[in-house]
Amino acid sequence: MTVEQTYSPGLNGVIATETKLSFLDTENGEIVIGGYDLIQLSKTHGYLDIVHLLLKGTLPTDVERDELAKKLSTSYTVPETVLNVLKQLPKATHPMDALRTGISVLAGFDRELEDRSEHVNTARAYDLLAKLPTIVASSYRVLVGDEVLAPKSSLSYSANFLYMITGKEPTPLEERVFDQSLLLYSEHEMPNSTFTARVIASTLSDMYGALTGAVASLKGHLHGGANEAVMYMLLEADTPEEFEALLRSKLAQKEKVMGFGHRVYMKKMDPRALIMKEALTELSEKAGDDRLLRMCVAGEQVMAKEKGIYPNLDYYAAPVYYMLGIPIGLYTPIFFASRTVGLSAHVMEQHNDNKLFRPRVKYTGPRHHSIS
Ligand SMILES: CC(=O)SCCNC(=O)CCNC(=O)[C@H](O)C(C)(C)COP(=O)(O)OP(=O)(O)OC[C@H]1O[C@@H](n2cnc3c(N)ncnc32)[C@H](O)[C@@H]1OP(=O)(O)O
Ligand SMILES: O=C([O-])CC(=O)C(=O)O
Repeated sequence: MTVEQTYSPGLNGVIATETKLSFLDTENGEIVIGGYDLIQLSKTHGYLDIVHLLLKGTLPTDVERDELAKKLSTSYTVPETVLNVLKQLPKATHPMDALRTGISVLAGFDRELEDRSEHVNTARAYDLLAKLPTIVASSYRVLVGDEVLAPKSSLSYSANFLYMITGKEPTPLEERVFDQSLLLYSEHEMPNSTFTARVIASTLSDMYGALTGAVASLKGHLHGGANEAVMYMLLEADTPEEFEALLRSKLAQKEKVMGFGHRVYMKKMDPRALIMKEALTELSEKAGDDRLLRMCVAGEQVMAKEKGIYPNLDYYAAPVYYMLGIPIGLYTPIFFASRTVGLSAHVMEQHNDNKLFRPRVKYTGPRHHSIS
């Protein structure tokens, strides 16, 4: 086969690697993670269970879950240098760029930086999982001039994450919904950011480098940045009717509507979006305010009718985060913090069985110019 015969724009449908971590089985509507369906797990298990599943290969026992929670909570605190560097950043810095910087700074504190063994990489992944929520919450607080809050190890992983962001200990419902969002964002086969991380890791570069590349990838609006874009779009309208009109005008101008469509699900609803829609319904009932929910449903109906395109996870995660009182600039950093487990697992898998990524091109430039 020639290089040209194998060309698929955007690598659409191309198998990039073998993995034991996850697979989107769109025919059967399953997101397979370590042999389980993520959607089923989202109804019975929590984020730390997925962390154990991805990094240890099994769902944890109660004892193992407690040990994991304890292990993470003892590493929440980040080196003072990280906070000092974040304080030097221009105030207009996007929290995703602050996060990228924070991860880079952490690399300098890793005394085993050149060690790619599974044992050291696993310990590194746990350390990153412990520290990223602190970097995400602190960077935002530093940028807007608020006091940085010390982590509370008495709270669960997710409750502490939310507390460090909002400054208020979450209710059981808020904690459960936030934890569920982290679980849904934790791992998703081979999106652009995971591919980016694996490409970087395939040069035998380290986990921090692979992750900072993945932050840049995830920031884009066609990928993780869509959750922030969805919220800004929702805030442009006040009623379902206004939101419907807004989406119709975007479609008329051939604009992409954020939070809709997906390379793999294509013309089907992302099953994770449904779980967040249910969470939004619960939060709306509790708050006695279903305006955002009604707007989202109206938007979903317009897009189905006009384009046959359905919501992805970002569409319903955005209003859920809004109702949890999370600043919009943190939606994508939170997505990244939860995806850290999936990304780390992919980096380890790449390091353990490596083949350098080096594709070819379909050349469309000039040839045979003569040098006079
Ligand atoms: C967690 C995540 O990262 S999920 C993805 C989050 N991203 C977004 O929500 C951004 C909005 N969505 C999109 O831009 C796209 O659906 C993507 C980037 C996610 C997938 O794109 P691709 O697989 O490359 O499909 P592509 O962009 O070519 O779209 C195919 C067709 O559907 C249309 N389409 C796809 N998504 C949308 C959308 N959100 N709004 C309007 N039309 C859309 C395209 O215009 C195109 O129509 P055409 O064939 O008539 O030209
Ligand atoms: O799979 C993708 O391309 C994007 C996505 O939904 C994710 O990363 O969660």
